[in-house]
Amino acid sequence: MLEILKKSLKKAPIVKRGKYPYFIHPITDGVPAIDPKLLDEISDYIIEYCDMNVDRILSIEAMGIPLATAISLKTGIPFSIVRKRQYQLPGEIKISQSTGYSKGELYINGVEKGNRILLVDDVISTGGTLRFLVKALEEKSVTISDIIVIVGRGDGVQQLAGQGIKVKTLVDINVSEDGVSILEDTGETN
Ligand SMILES: O=P(O)(O)OC[C@H]1O[C@H](OP(=O)(O)OP(=O)(O)O)[C@H](O)[C@@H]1O
Ligand SMILES: Nc1nc2[nH]cnc2c(=O)[nH]1
Repeated sequence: MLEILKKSLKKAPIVKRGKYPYFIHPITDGVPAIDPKLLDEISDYIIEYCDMNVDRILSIEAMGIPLATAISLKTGIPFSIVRKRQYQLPGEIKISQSTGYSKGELYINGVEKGNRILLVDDVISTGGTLRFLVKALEEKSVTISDIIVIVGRGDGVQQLAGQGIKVKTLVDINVSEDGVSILEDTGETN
């Protein structure tokens, strides 16, 4: 299961961003090209294993966009993107984003109080991005049916579980300067 994803992750090159070993993969970077068969495999899996009884798919710029697009096309469910750009629309929510290698702001638009959403992202590492996002959505009384992330690395999933936030991953990996290895059967949905 998820053989195209696992095979491609094992080939992912590593670059250093400061001290952080950063893997590069089509799903997390759009580099090299995204094979439609990979996107097909991933979106089929998500649709089968997640609660799709939702009003909206919500994902995060940039690399949540192809995932949300693929799921939306297969299900007919509309999607919104949490952007790195401010729009100053009424009700816009600003949150901080902090990853292992960057800091910035994210802006939530396009979800309403009482909406039921599926939250999708490409990778979780420290869990910082999802922690702030989930808190902001809960404060807005948005119901999250599932949080699904393609690749889990680091202890982000465990950190969030300790705070009562359940994140499902398709594949969990270990990243070192030498490359990516797959941690078999540790993903929440595996
Ligand atoms: O668990 P964390 O440590 O918070 O890291 C995860 C975040 O890192 C990536 O975002 P990035 O800002 O690199 O966005 P991109 O999609 O534009 O590459 C990814 O899309 C997650 O949102
Ligand atoms: N592509 C990519 N995105 C990330 N987001 C958090 N960590 C990583 C990483 O190692 N690679």
